[in-house]
Amino acid sequence: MSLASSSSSSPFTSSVPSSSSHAHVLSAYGWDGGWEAEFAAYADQGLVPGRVVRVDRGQCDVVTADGVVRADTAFVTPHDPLRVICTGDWAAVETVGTPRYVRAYLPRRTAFVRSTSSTRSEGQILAANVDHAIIAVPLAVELDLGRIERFLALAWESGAQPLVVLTKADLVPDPVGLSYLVQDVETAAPGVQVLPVSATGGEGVDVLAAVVSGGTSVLLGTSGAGKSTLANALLGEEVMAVQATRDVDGKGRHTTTTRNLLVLPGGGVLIDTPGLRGVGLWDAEAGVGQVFSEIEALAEDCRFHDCAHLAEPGCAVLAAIEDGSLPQRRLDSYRKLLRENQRIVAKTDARLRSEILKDWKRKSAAGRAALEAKRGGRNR
Ligand SMILES: Nc1nc2c(ncn2[C@@H]2O[C@H](COP(=O)(O)OP(=O)(O)OP(=O)(O)O)[C@@H](O)[C@H]2O)c(=O)[nH]1
Ligand SMILES: [Zn+2]
Repeated sequence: MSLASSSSSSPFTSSVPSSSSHAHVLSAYGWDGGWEAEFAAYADQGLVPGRVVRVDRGQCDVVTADGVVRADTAFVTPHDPLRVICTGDWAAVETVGTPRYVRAYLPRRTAFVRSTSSTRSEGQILAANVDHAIIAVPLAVELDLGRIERFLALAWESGAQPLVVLTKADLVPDPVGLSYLVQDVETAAPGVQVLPVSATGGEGVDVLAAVVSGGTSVLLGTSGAGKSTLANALLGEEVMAVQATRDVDGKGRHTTTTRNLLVLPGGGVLIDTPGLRGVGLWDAEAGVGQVFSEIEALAEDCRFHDCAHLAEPGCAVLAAIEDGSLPQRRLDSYRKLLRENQRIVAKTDARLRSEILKDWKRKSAAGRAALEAKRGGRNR
């Protein structure tokens, strides 16, 4: 693997003002001119920038130019779970105090959100500022295109660029057979690179390392898809192995020194937080639309604006199925994911409705009290 990390030794580094030393140290973590500009107001307040590498129990670890700082998250833990600080955020941290506080974090470029449970729908923020969502799909078992489409919807919804990695490619030694598998996945993933990789044989790992070197990545995929093995291949060491000792009673997790955000030797950052790997859909209608972009493009040509592509005359989607250019499976999968998403949104709305109702009851109770006070005043 060729390393690109020596590129920072420019002849200008010695003459730059000291404030830019932050940029120099933090660039490995993804700090760039855009973040620097957004941070200016916080710098004026004497705060320093840092990237959040993990969050737990009211505190977080933040990598700053001076190393990892343990900081209190009280100011960045609002009631809205989507606005709670998370791994990958760029934080504005105090330079003094015990504890030191994170005062704010920069607006997120992208965000991974999942639903917390099947019965009560509430978004939970999992990772911020992710550029590449690597979806690991094992070639050891039969391809499940519907599952790939679901991961893709989630990835698109986050704002990150998805990439499908077909893992364990060494298990498909026949190149023709492999190319058919790649083609199958490509039909389910318009606009997405599909890359066969073998962590054991090394094929494709260089290409993957080059892709992820330009930003922050996450690994998604079902259990056993080969994510840890892939992460190790990218890291070039057994960093993830410590996480293999699973914590059954929930007590041992914090004894490991594993961080959730790691700088890759070939450039780029890998975020690997518990819970992120096999996430479920959460209000990802736009993401679903992107996964099925060819269907949405066809629908533009349907005679009726609100065509449901069931039996309407002049339906361009049904015509494409008829002439074989659109697989029926794609349309079925599109419908299934839209339905699933609508159920989740409906549950969220129910929660919002009950919140609104509570608020309204409180207000009307206050209104009644005010009214009664007035009446009382008049009667007196
Ligand atoms: N033949 C082959 N086997 C692989 C490859 N990559 C991973 N495996 C095997 O696949 C199994 C699962 O790999 P892991 O990396 O643990 O999968 P994971 O996605 O991290 O699984 P979880 O931690 O449960 O989410 C292991 O037995 C690996 O040895 C590969 O490139 N080729
Ligand atoms: Zn139609």
